[in-house]
Amino acid sequence: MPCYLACENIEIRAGYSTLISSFSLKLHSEQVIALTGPNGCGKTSLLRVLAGISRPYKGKIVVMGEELWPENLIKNEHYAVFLTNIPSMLMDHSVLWNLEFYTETYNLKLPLQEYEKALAKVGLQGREKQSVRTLSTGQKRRLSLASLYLIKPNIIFADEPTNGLDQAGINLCIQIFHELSKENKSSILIATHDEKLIQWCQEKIPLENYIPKPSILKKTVRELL
Ligand SMILES: Nc1ncnc2c1ncn2[C@@H]1O[C@H](COP(=O)(O)OP(=O)(O)OP(=O)(O)O)[C@@H](O)[C@H]1O
Repeated sequence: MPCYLACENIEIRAGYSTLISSFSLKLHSEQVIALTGPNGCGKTSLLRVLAGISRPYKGKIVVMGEELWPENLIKNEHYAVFLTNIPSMLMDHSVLWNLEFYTETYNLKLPLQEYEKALAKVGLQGREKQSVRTLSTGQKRRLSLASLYLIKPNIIFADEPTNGLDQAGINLCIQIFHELSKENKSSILIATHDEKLIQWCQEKIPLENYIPKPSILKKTVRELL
């Protein structure tokens, strides 16, 4: 199975403090991994770094065979989709408009039936003309999931993808991820607190293991003060 993403010795900082250190990973096609850990431990920060949105303080990231930093050399920048923890959409535009707009950023111009099919798969059939502002939280989440059916990326970075979804929505999310990993050979990296989703993943990486321990020097100074 091809390796879509490999990272070595990643260190991420927020201001002067180190969030994550010595993190390494190999993500192959069809592989589904959950990143877990308490609030604020750095799951979103790590996903953003691996997706090339922000830069690590240290370490090497190779995506689709190309190094991500210092210079992003990836020719096909449409290899990945990042599902943000709060779906970002243009609220006063319609469901269909948002979906078309998003896929066009991937240079995809698809026939109307493809959009309708994707919307039907996530339970939003008949809502093409509805303004996104009037969708519920879970429906907005479903709309962001519909884009995966159209873009079919190699890698999906999903930040808390089941937030706001009911049980049927959580099952749907798992079904979509399952279909994409099997049929499209997508690899999926998910930051989540959702036990059901974690159980479904093939592997779980607890990020607590990568939070640096306070150094002996700092501890001694603290004890002296
Ligand atoms: N741009 C930033 N500047 C300074 N600190 C930041 C920045 N982004 C994140 N942080 C800090 O980094 C830490 C990790 O945040 P992050 O969002 O990665 O955590 P998380 O594990 O995804 O949390 P949650 O489970 O609550 O979603 C937090 O303490 C946060 O305040």
